[in-house]
Amino acid sequence: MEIQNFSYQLPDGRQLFDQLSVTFDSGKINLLLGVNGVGKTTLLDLISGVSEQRNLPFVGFPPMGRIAYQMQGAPFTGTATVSEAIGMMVDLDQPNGHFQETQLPASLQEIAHSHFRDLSGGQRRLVILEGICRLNRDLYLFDEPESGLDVKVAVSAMERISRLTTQGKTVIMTTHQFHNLPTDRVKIQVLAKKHLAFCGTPSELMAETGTSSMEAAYLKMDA
Ligand SMILES: Nc1ncnc2c1ncn2[C@@H]1O[C@H](COP(=O)(O)OP(=O)(O)OP(=O)(O)O)[C@@H](O)[C@H]1O
Repeated sequence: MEIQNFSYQLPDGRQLFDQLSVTFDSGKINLLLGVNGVGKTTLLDLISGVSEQRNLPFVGFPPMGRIAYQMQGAPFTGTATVSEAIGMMVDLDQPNGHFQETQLPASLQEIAHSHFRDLSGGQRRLVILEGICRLNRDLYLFDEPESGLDVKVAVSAMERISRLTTQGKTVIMTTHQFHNLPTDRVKIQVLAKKHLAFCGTPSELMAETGTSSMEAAYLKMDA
């Protein structure tokens, strides 16, 4: 999946991307990194089709119906229970499917009958993440999926996302957190100043910057 020489202006006329080229690897977690406002969410919106644009130089992406997108925030009706919310999402792929709450991870089984409105922000995100991962799609987009999750839950969220790639699925994900990354399954894309500033594995990023951690490498990028 490739974006080729893509230039993009915001509605107010500011240029966000200038001849940007990015290649996403199949079966990997493709991490989109960059400072606030560099355009990560905008890129996910464009890839997902949420932003309706025509004639984009995007090559090899699956059609909209084969993409699952976890946007920032966790929109869902407050009166649905956790079990109903995930069941509804599963129904998108398999109407009247066979979702059973006993299939949920223990952390969600405990709150399966809680109403969405009564959940914490982090719990809501975890429920949506579980529902998204249960959709059978080719490409999964996650916008800061670990945001607001406690350390333990963030670990299981990352494991859940990583499991998609072991099933041969492709993930594109933005994040500002570098813990818990399954580094052997990750490809990094750093956006900076309207361009791609780096593309490679975590170890290549650390080697290029002469550092021994992702945080230090990222800071050295001056992205
Ligand atoms: N509809 C819009 N109209 C005008 N400007 C917009 C619109 N949507 C986004 N922007 C601007 O586009 C820029 C990129 O925003 P975007 O949300 O893609 O950044 P980001 O890299 O995801 O940031 P963050 O890390 O803070 O989530 C920002 O300057 C933002 O203000």
